[in-house]
Amino acid sequence: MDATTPSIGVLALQGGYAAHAAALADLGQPCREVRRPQALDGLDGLIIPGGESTVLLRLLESEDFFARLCTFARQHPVFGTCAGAILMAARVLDPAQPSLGCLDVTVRRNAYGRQNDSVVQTGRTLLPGPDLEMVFIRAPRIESAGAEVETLAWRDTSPVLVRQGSHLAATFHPELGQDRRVHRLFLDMVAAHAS
Ligand SMILES: NC(=O)CC[C@H](N)C(=O)O
Repeated sequence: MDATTPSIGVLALQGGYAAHAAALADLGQPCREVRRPQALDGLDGLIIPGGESTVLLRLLESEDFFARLCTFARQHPVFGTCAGAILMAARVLDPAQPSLGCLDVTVRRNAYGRQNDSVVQTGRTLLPGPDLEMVFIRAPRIESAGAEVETLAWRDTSPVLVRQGSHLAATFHPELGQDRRVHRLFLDMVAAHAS
């Protein structure tokens, strides 16, 4: 790791953090597993993985972790997938629950229904290259997004990959596929934020 390698953290309290670490390793990017708020210090960016947002919220109750994460997210690039996207959203439905509020979207949890709990689907994207293959697992749906939010990929007509400034969120799991374009984008956002 040289002086120009950014310091990336992956919130490692619960859920799919190991797959994100592996996706970053594919890109030659090391990461720090974040299990306590002190581990946020010195990071240039953070990934919040999928899992179960209610469990994540409970685990964030200790040591003022939630408040420290809010402060970090206001000042640094953050990429959330699925439960991570729910945590980033300004508004959460079904049911309403606390969130970091760093992304101006409304998300509805588990919005695709039981038959469709998990599905792999290909969708249109503005990322350079072919359509994106997207793995959805009990995914939330982005019901509305503020004017500052840019949609970068869609499932049918719903936004599934969105960016607002240095915040990126996916309702699917790019870490579980082979395509590294979404993680590459996040690393580019971290580099742009640092410069
Ligand atoms: N794969 C996921 O992260 C699912 C998210 C989960 N349904 C939640 O509400 O937190």
